[in-house]
Amino acid sequence: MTLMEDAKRGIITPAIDAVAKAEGIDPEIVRSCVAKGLIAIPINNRREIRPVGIGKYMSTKINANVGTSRDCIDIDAEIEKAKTAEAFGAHAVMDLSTGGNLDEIRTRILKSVNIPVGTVPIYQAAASRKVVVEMTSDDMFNAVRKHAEQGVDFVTVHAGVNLNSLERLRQSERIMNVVSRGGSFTLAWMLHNGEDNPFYAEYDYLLEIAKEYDMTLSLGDGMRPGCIADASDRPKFMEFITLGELVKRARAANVQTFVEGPGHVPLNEIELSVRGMKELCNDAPLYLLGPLVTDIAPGFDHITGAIGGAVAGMHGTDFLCMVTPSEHLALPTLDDIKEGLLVTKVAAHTIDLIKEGPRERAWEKDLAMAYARRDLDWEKQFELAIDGNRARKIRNARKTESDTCSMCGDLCALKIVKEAFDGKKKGE
Ligand SMILES: C[C@H]1O[C@@H](n2cnc3c(N)ncnc32)[C@H](O)[C@@H]1O
Ligand SMILES: Cc1ncc(COP(=O)(O)O)c(N)n1
Ligand code: MET
Ligand code: SF4
Ligand SMILES: [Zn+2]
Repeated sequence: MTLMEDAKRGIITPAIDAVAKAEGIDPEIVRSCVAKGLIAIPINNRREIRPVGIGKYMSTKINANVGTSRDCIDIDAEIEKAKTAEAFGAHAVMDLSTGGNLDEIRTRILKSVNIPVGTVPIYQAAASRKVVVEMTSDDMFNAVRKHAEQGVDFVTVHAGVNLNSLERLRQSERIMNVVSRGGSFTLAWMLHNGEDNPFYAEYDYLLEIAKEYDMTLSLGDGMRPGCIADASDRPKFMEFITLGELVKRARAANVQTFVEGPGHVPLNEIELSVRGMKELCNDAPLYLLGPLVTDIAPGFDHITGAIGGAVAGMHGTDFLCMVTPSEHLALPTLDDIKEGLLVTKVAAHTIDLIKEGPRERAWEKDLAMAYARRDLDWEKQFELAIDGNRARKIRNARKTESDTCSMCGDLCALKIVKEAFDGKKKGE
């Protein structure tokens, strides 16, 4: 029996209960949202981890991507990244490895963290042949099954990259065409073999495997726009339409899903993207990479992604895939992962301040910081800060004699006004 099946039957499972406790909300609400597919709790039935709720009323979650590439194969380093990501507050880790012994890396990552682990099985299917287009449909499904057997909690499947979206892509004037790695494998395979994407054509089979292991499907955004000029076009919306249909079929089969979203999108088109996706995908939880709001800031794409993520949050984002400063440039280092994660945490918190569910708890944190700042209570400020160590280091880098900070010294506005009121102000 899958978690969704239990939820539909009215059962509050231990995972549902744990999520409700962690979020501070009524387990019955979580149960009902899981039953409708509005909240996903990705846990493979072979794995014991801390359950994480993604979706309606849930605090905004963050995923950290790790893994080798063909150019950089250092398994220990990737394990270290996964562990550090968890320690720094990631709620999920994706192993996106494409180089070295993929089974070994995956097994070790699954053992190293106590949070959901996601993978992209088509990366392994493609690696099993000399050229990508030579992989067979069996290779693809076998990879999914193997990952499921190993305990992977959620898999990205680019099932919306089908003949329909391919046709829209052909007719479009896209500059970057397909920038999704899994999407590109699928597209090349379809063109070479003259057939539809097996994950789309045999989606029911995919659902069977997912159901057996209670593995969540992350419906991949293979047609995501790779540059600002390509945002909001037909290939993208065609994919959303398909993904919405696939969400419905997964729900009917009691398989949990969430939907991945784009990509590179200018600020004023983010609302259209997010609302469109939520509408077309029946309010499935939304998992966003960025969106990155400009193309010209390599080195700062953790920031372009955080800006886009925050704006997307105003319209309903549930799960942020962190972007690192090395996006578009290189495989991230451990430091890149830390930096990307912290910046993504900032974006997630700005969303929580306005999201129904986590709002009250998020406000408590900001209120506490406001009081600590007013009272010039530096230790408290460091304690409340997203990265207290960084805050302390910056304060201490400039010498200050007083209890203020070196920005204004004695001319501290807070201090001057406090003394002017002489304790006779409401709220103190
Ligand atoms: C889809 C996103 O996944 C990230 N990505 C892809 N492969 C890896 C990897 N091995 N390690 C970390 N991040 C990766 C990139 O940031 C890309 O934009
Ligand atoms: C949020 C997110 N994370 C990972 C992937 C997989 O990457 P790709 O689509 O490039 O294979 C994705 N599509 N979206
Ligand atoms: C597959 S790596 C390239 C990803 C690209 N930066 C994007 O925006 O989606
Ligand atoms: S440019 Fe770099 S990040 Fe982008 S798809 Fe190619 S290898 Fe991947
Ligand atoms: Zn990009």
